[in-house]
Amino acid sequence: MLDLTGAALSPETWPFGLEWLPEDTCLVGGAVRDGLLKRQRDYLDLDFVLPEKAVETARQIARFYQAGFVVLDAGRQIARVVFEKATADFAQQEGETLHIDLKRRDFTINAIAYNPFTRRLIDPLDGCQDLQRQLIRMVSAENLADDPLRLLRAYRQASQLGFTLDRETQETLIALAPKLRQVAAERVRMELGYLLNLRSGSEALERAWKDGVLTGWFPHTCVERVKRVHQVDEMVQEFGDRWPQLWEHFNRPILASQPTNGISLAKLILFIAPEIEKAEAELKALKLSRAEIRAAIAVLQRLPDILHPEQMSLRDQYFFFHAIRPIFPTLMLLARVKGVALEAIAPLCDRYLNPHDPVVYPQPLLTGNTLIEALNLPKGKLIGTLLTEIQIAQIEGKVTTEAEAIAFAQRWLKPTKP
Ligand SMILES: Nc1ccn([C@@H]2O[C@H](COP(=O)(O)OP(=O)(O)OP(=O)(O)O)[C@@H](O)[C@H]2O)c(=O)n1
Repeated sequence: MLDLTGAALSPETWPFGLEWLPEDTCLVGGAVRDGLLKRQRDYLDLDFVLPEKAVETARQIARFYQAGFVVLDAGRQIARVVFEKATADFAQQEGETLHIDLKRRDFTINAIAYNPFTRRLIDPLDGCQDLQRQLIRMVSAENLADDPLRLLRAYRQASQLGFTLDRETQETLIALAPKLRQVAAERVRMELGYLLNLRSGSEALERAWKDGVLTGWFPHTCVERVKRVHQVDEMVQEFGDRWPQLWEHFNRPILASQPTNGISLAKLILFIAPEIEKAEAELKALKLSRAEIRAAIAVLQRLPDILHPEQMSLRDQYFFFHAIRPIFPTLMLLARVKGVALEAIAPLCDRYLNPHDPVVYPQPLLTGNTLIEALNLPKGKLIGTLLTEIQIAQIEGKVTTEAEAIAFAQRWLKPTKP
């Protein structure tokens, strides 16, 4: 049974006092939905609808509580107040009444309002019933067509909440599918990012692709590749069971400040074209950061190397790790998805996880300057080549001290001397 005891529905948990809100202000959207479902969220995300003075109210609250303040949309009168542990958006009601506002939203479960003064729900679209039935039901086909990002939101919220798509809604999603291509790339990328990062998101991604919602953005993948997305999760589990330290590596962002991690990158690769040029164009169209595109392309380029790990010499492994260390977890996952045996990859994983492994984390025996001085060499590219050759000799156990390294360099240079 639904009740009003969820955290977001208790004004006592809000970061400001109720007296700041004009009467008739209502909480709406995800906070009401999650409050009714008693979903715990680390960060409170509150959306309020006000009949008037939305921006003014937000400004006053921000000033009093010394919180961050930004006008998100001056025309539609929407402002945001950012507290330490919560964000509150204040929006002018769309249309003459709250009912009209609610009827312009995406899904019935997101179209429930809560009046904190009367402590009552306003639910003209029977969202509570759908919450109980665990159904994602559209408010109307027109609303989905008005903002086609909602198509992708349907799959994401179904996956996040463990809900089912209502049949008529799914038919509408299929009918409107091509419209997702018209949505701004930044919005699609953000929503797609949620799905790629969600543990339960693989099934929804597969469903969305089969329903045609993602085909506009990823026209070159195929059903066989998309079907493998959920295998990535299985492989994460398999690797994690054997090497518990790998969990952290899989979940670590590929680049600081970017949400893409080893797992979501592996899933993304299964959606983009296998050909480098086409893949790059797709990722650019989605406006991924340059660093993310570089990482994805490096995975595509290096994947063939890892398909026969038993054929990699120490020298190959050195160059391999040198080039791909940050994307190694993704390559491992995709190698397994492509059928490479776990035992064949195991030696590479052991190396990767050993911080003292000389192949993955080489510790040079000497610097370029030492080499220049000892052998009286000119600065230039040759020094880099020599350092690499010394490094490989060290990995192969041929040199273990600085003196041996210098002697090795001397021998290496000899055949090239007249
Ligand atoms: N494209 C969108 C985005 C949002 N909304 C409405 O605005 C509310 C708040 O949006 P947002 O905070 O983006 O999403 P939530 O539903 O709150 O949930 P989540 O944080 O999981 O995205 C939604 O519940 C929904 O009523 C909508 O109708 N169409």
